Amino acid sequence: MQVFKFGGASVKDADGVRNVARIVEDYKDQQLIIVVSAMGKTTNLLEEVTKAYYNQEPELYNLFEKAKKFHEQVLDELFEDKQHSIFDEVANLFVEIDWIIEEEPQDAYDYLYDQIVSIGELVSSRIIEAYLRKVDIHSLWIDARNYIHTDNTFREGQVNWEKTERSMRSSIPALLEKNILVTQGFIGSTSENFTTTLGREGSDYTAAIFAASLDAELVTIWKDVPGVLNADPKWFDSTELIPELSYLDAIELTYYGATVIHPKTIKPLQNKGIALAVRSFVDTKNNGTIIRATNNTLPVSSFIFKVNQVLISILPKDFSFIVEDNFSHIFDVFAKHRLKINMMHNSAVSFSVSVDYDEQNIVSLIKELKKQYDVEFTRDLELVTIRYHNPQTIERVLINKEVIMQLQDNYTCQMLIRSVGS
Ligand SMILES: Nc1ncnc2c1ncn2[C@@H]1O[C@H](COP(=O)(O)OP(=O)(O)O)[C@@H](O)[C@H]1O
Ligand SMILES: N[C@@H](CC(=O)OP(=O)(O)O)C(=O)O
Repeated sequence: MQVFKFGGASVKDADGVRNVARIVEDYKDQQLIIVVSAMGKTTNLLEEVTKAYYNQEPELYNLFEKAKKFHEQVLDELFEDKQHSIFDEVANLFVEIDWIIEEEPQDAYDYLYDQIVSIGELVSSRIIEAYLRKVDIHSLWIDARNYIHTDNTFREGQVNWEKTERSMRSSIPALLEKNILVTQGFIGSTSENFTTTLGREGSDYTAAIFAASLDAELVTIWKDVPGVLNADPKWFDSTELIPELSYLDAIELTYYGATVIHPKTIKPLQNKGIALAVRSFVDTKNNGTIIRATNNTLPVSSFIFKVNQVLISILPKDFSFIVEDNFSHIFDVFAKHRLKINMMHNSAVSFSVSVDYDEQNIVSLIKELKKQYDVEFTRDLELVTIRYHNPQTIERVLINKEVIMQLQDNYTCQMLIRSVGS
């Protein structure tokens, strides 16, 4: 059995859905689970809908209309028969948002977020499955929420692996005998059947959960890039494809922020010895990258850039040393404000971290920290991580930049930098 994952970029419009069907056509007689994300930028749009609803902003209805129109247009292009049941199925899913937004918000933001944003994956999976059936591929839509069981941490559901594996193993193998299964990435449900999401970009992780629970032979993530490259082509001109990658290097690259794969994806696959292929949905003849158990190290230095970084320096008010008690308190405060630390460094009298800029969370974090510490912060920084660095690669990223903070071991060099003169 294999698992395919198609992300938002691969199904950003009707042509994307047709392309998915073309790819799947070659595998239609095999056992296959297809995990899909919301189409294009739908998740961002539904996030805006949630915010507008929560803050009772007037744009709410325009934003929601935009999401519906986008999907209606895709449906129109894909299905000539306007009586096809998919039109009603999609409309009914959006009605679930209607029901939420017709009342004033009473529930917590994170809970509402999951109930609204998850509709993106529910809609896309319905459309894709219906289209596969239309082109004579035996497929069946399944609801990932019946299989992926999480705790009640809305927006970052923690998977109950035992329960999830039990649910999947009890019914999915029989379904796979006759059909290709299409399901949603990114979503799960609590023991009370409330929808949760697994964290942004979590559909890769969903693919790994299905694969690990069902002992798949291979997971393939179909992307708009030829595979894993030694840098994000959005930031780097001359990138190189990495044909083979060890689980460890893949974990390290994604941990430091290589957004090509969600960081939680690799470990469950490594535990079961399942290989992960990253391939282009455009150039389907090429093998892309294969991530598996190998002793080979990365053939080239790899670069990971994170822009919009904020350096937060925390100093005890009495200039005493930062001790373990302070650390546990500081980490708790970061976790509470949902800020993930990208880099950290401590000295005798201060503790400094770099986090992604998120105005709302940072303001509330600093307010809380200031009760106990002096806090300084600097914005507009970039974080660059080089895996398998050497003096030339470090020099290359430092052109017109100055280093604010640097950490280095034999394999990895992390530098928080800013443009000279800024
Ligand atoms: N090392 C890397 N190799 C390849 N792509 C990368 C790398 N780091 C970041 N990316 C980015 O990941 C993008 C693909 O991931 P993503 O946009 O999340 O796709 P999807 O939403 O379809 O899953 C690429 O377009 C590329 O800009
Ligand atoms: N749609 C969700 C989940 C996801 O993984 O999407 P993508 O595969 O397009 O990165 C998100 O955008 O966060």
